[in-house]
Amino acid sequence: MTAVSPAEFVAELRALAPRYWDSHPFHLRMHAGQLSKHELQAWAANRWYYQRCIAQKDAAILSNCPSPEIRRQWRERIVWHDGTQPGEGGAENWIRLAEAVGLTREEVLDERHVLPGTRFAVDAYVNFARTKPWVEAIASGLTEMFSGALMRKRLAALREQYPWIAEEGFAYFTNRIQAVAGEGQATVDIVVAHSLTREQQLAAVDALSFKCDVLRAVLDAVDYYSGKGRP
Ligand SMILES: O=C(O)c1cc(C(=O)O)c2c(n1)C(=O)C(=O)c1cc(C(=O)O)[nH]c1-2
Repeated sequence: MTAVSPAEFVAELRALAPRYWDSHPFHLRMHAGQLSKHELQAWAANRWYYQRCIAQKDAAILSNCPSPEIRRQWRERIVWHDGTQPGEGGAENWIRLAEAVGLTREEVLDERHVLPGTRFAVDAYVNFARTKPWVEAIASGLTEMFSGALMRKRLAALREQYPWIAEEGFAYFTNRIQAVAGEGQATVDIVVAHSLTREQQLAAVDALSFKCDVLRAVLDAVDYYSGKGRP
């Protein structure tokens, strides 16, 4: 099989957009202002498990990647999530969001609200990065091609539909929207440059498809739980 052109390859990756979690029923209800406070709490507590595993996923990619250039670029992601000192970074800002929707830091950190489906899905993502070739693991993060638009929509919807959430809670999204603008294209460039055979291109498409399943599985779990009261 011959590799397709970079433009065709990127179009194949982008064609997975309908599988992205922006169209998941839970997100649609969120954007329409239909979620209860308890449902937003279940969402924030379960998304915490995703947020806290991302740095470990990225560290797994670093450990499998022999290229200093890529590692130099990729390690910034770990710094972004963990910060450079306690009390900083994306993970910390996620906890502030959870607090803004009425959870305590303690109940977020002890993960008492994390549902089995969330745990299985997110752990599968970390294991994918640990065990697959690093280019495929990086390709699985290409949902970032789609996440900027979703986060902008979500931020606007949360501010408008849930005015009781304090503005301090939104630092995660305001910072992340900026980060994703640059990282999204940089990630596409890495995947294109290092997927030279058709087999590698198809493996990258499969990796992105897998990741769409991971994200949807998290929301399926949260959605199934919805309406059952305080998480
Ligand atoms: O809010 C979102 O909808 C959303 C989606 C995604 C994504 O598509 O994977 C990420 C994030 N946020 C995010 O904040 C984030 O840090 C992040 C890292 C990654 C990744 O796979 O490495 N995805 C995402």
